[in-house]
Amino acid sequence: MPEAGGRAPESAGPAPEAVPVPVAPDPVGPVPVADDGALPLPTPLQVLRSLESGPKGLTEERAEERLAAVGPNTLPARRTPSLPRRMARGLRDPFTSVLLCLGLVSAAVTSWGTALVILALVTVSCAVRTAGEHRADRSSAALRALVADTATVLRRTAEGRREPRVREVPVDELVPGDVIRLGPGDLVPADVLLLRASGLRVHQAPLTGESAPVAKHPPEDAPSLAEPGPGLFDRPHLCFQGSGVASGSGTAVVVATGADTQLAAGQAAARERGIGAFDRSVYGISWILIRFMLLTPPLVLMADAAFGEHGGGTLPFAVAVAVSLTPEMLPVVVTTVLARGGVALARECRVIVRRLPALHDLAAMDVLCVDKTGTVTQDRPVVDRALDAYGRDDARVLRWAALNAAWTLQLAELPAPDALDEALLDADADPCGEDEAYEGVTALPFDHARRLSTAVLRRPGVLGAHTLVVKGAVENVLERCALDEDARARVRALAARQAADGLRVLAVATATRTPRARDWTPADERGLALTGLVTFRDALASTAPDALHALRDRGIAVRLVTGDHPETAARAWHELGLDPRPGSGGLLTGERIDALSDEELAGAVTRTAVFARCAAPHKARIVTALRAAGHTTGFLGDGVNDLAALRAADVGLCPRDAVAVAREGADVVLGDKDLAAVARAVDAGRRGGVAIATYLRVALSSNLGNALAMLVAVLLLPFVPMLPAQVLAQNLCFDAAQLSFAFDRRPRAVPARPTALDPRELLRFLTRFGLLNALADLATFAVIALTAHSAVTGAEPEVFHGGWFTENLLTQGLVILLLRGGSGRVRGPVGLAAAGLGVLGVLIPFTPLGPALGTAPLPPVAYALLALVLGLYGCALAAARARYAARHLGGQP
Ligand SMILES: Nc1ncnc2c1ncn2[C@@H]1O[C@H](COP(=O)(O)OP(=O)(O)OP(=O)(O)O)[C@@H](O)[C@H]1O
Ligand SMILES: [Mg+2]
Repeated sequence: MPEAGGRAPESAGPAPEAVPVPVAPDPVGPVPVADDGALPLPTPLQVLRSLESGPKGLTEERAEERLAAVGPNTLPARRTPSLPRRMARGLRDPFTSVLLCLGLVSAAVTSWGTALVILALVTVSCAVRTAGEHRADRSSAALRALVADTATVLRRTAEGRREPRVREVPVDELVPGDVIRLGPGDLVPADVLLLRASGLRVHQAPLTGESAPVAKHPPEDAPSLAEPGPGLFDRPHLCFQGSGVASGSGTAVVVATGADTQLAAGQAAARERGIGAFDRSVYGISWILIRFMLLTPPLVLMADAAFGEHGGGTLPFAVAVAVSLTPEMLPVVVTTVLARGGVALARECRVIVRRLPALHDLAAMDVLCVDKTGTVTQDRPVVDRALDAYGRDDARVLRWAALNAAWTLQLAELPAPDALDEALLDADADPCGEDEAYEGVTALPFDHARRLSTAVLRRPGVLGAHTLVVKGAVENVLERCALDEDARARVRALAARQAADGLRVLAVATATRTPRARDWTPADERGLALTGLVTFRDALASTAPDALHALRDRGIAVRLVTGDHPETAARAWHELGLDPRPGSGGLLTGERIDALSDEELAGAVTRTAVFARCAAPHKARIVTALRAAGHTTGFLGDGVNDLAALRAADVGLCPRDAVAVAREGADVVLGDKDLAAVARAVDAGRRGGVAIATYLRVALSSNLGNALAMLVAVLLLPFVPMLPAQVLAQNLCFDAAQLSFAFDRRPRAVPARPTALDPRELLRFLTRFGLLNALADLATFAVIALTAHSAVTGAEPEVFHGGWFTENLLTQGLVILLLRGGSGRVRGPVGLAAAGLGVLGVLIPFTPLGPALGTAPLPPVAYALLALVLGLYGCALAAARARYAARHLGGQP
């Protein structure tokens, strides 16, 4: 045992980038894992010993004690922030900042009332939003348990027992000293030191931002440990929490958990995904509005200076106008709508939305790419036949394939066999039985890029010969076989015929080699002799055809993107009953995609329905090309080879039993195997989208109308057209009423086509309806002028204020009712809000609050005329709305 290199880190001095000293309770000392490179480092065995563990893991009791001592393996960053911190975070959105600036301006000109109201607005919006987020967080925490991750760990039941049990434990229960197994698609659950590995490559993107997977292997000997790479994350023998296994497998000892991992230490700031389509459009709209707001006060002041002198009251008024333009409830409505959508989806369809804005992207999605295996198929393949190179049944082919599966599983210490290997083992229960007594030497497990797996075997007693058994995708095996062109073509045609029947096909080949001292590598997989083909049946998931049709009916085009044989893919597509070939593109293979430039691919993807023999980079390129072609693209996949595409898509979806890295990378996790949930999630997204768009339309068009009318009034009147207190009181009423959209009962009709928040469309809408709103205000001015028995200029300011206040609240009620969209009677919160506004608008001028706001009631006849104006306005609004919907919204509600 090479002990000599062992040094405790205390004596090595503080290392600049050392793995933080774990965590193991006394008497376990600090774990010497790395140092500054000048001193030799400990061997894995020493590390195991210092953690009071061994190659066979901890005992259950020891693990339990240690868990109690060091605490669960959870990231502190995942803990929910405190209430004050949340409130403070709420202040960071642009509207709140602008409001606060306006508040400061008001305070500076000692307009205390305005400043106070602004403060109230900010507090209310922050509080409602924080409460909404809190509720959403609580329910999603409960849901996260549904998709909680587990790790494969080796534990012994008692000190005396030698053989460990391999079992799955929740990731939070891992402790330093645990020996774990890593397989393709696993998330590395803690910081670990590798003891053994085979073909292991991990994605460290969450830690280093580097997208290509890096090779990891255990320190073969002490000197290699003493040669640290340039950075901690470059060390080949350490894997870090948050990375994902791209291929291969490994066995490792946990050295740091919970707050002691590099991820938690913040040395690797977890990289967030860039902002999505939804955030971009909300930000776009926000900035347009903020420019409006900032322009308003100078405009009002200029108009005032040029045309009228209203004395010192103008600046507070100008500030109040700017405040009234702000849709300050936008962040609240967005958060609440999305959170409610997410909670409802989880409850009703068991769909977990991990990133709430993804709901909007789901609503906007017009293309969904799905991978085949495990998504549209059941992923329970069963061996159908084993054929020799001429197509005759040959049981030996199955035996070789099963030997390969059994030994790769065992030698590579994979946590579990993949579906094809499992089918082979089921079909040939005892491949290592008496008559075929082979022993495993080493294995090169399957990886998606090679599409092969290899086991190196030997016969006990037979010296001087090792047998390579290779199985994998037909093309990949054939290109490594020593065959003439005719034979190759014949086997390819045989495989294509099998695939065209909807079967999955693997080729099996062998080679005899002389034993050797150095490692076997993929470069040795050549000059093989073809043994034959094994075919598998993997039935379509029964719900898949209906679910995909439901998506097509919602205006979402479906694309099949798979690693499988082109004929198998084409057959699956056919069985799904979707349009055989949209456009002329037909089917594209990964090889053809490689030959296309990005521009050519963007053209080709829109015409192609089925993509076959796609590796992970192809899948990601297809998604990127679809997005470049202007499609909001979703990707539904479950494998480690789908991760890049899940991340590249606007919205990534995966089934619940997807591999851990896919679940981590996806925005939406389907709780059940049923694909129909996707359509339901799309509907929920679209409903939420309608609610948010409605809020924006209502709030912005009436705010804009009011601001326009105020500008005109400043020009016409010798007095300030509205006291700041009135502007703000009115604004508070609007805000409260508009909040009801967040709680709106569902509009009955869900949009039949993809919907997205489009800033340009919104701008068009709000200029039209804003102008209409301003017209109603001007008509009201005329009514007041006529009925107050003097020219407008001679009207009592209080009567004018009162009349306009009443009209404003009533028109707002009308706008809420008529622009709400959707069919069905208005009931529930929206109806109540509209009615409430009307009542307040009419009554307040009569109450003691009236004089406080500078308002007084109108003469009775004015109310009759006002009713007329409102009736006309309502008709015009309904007509304009219907016309607009027909023209610009494609008849959508
Ligand atoms: N365990 C395995 N051993 C050998 N070859 C395999 C194994 N699993 C898959 N293959 C081969 O590799 C090919 C590609 O597999 P990959 O996992 O990349 O895609 P897939 O799972 O077939 O398709 P999808 O993308 O729809 O999930 C398979 O079609 C099969 O021929
Ligand atoms: Mg797959």
